Amino acid sequence: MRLRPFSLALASPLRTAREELTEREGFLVAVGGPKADGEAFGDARTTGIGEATPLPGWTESLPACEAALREAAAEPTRQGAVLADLDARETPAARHGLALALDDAAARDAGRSLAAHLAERVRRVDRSELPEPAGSVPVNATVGDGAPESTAAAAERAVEDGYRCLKVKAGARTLEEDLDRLRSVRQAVGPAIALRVDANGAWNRSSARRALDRLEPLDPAYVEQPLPAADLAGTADLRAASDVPIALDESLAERSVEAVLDSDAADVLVIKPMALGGPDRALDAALRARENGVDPVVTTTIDAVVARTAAVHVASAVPDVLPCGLATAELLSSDLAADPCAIDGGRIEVPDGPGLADGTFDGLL
Ligand SMILES: O=C(O)CCC(=O)c1ccccc1C(=O)O
Ligand SMILES: [Mg+2]
Repeated sequence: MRLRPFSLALASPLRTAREELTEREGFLVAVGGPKADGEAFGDARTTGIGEATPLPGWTESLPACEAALREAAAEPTRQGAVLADLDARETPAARHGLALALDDAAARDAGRSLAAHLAERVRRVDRSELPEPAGSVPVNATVGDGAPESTAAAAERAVEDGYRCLKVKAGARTLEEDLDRLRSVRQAVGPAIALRVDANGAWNRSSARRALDRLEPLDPAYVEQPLPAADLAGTADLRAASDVPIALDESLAERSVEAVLDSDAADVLVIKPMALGGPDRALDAALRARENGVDPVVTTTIDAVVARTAAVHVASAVPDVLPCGLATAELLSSDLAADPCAIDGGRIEVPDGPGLADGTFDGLL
């Protein structure tokens, strides 16, 4: 197993109610196959590439991720056993990095795409009904916080580019200001475009109630994380009191998938493979949500190309998935490699070669 640290700047800061995201740092992970000097770097026959890009609030810190990966890398072989030692709740990004590398290698070994490999494992273990992965997945455009004019302009550009679903950040301003922004967006794009609003946990029980009442005339497809991550009871009450659908995101980093589903607080679960500890765990969570009548939406954590491509594979394995938050490549100012997933007409293409993208990332480390 080998590691390569990386750091990528965002093209422009992504402002949310929580923070201003300006750069993404993480590690590429390689397992198996021959190194340049001929020595094997793991026990897999085929090379596999993964990525661990932590984001505090959803995952462990960068130092905690690095420590977990370096400990795993100190064991030269038997990476499957090492994977079991990486705790998906303590160090989800580190586990994501190694789990993805191992599944990329296994999928390439079997001559099928990562999506087909993940789906096949689900079928084998417990769900025989899962159909073949889709060849493309609908996506939403991600629009950060900004003034009403710039928010509406970004929304309009996205619609011109073919997006039919927009996700707009809110909660960083007063409710009146956010309503101004979102009204401008609705007016700019018309009634046929799905509009999601992500508050990133900014409101409290009474301000969230007011926000949902005032947002309802703008016909939002859902409001994401209206209340702090741990307040599942408050969110369940809010959901019962409003016709606006509710999505939960940060709550899944704070509580288990079962606890969130049991709380009846969500119409939609936002499935971030990096936060859930790997593509395998993300697909499992998405299918469990579906079984419970909750719609999964798969998104990145603004990752580099390797993890982003993995999230596209996960989404494609979810039958008839809603638009997903996977169109985040353009938020980065540069990337580690060319993007294998073209976006056209509001859909992202799923690479159909073996593994993640037929070995196109092998040269990266
Ligand atoms: O869902 C999307 O459109 C993209 C992903 C996204 O918004 C996001 C990216 C990084 C960190 C947090 C979030 C979020 O959904 O809150
Ligand atoms: Mg969110």
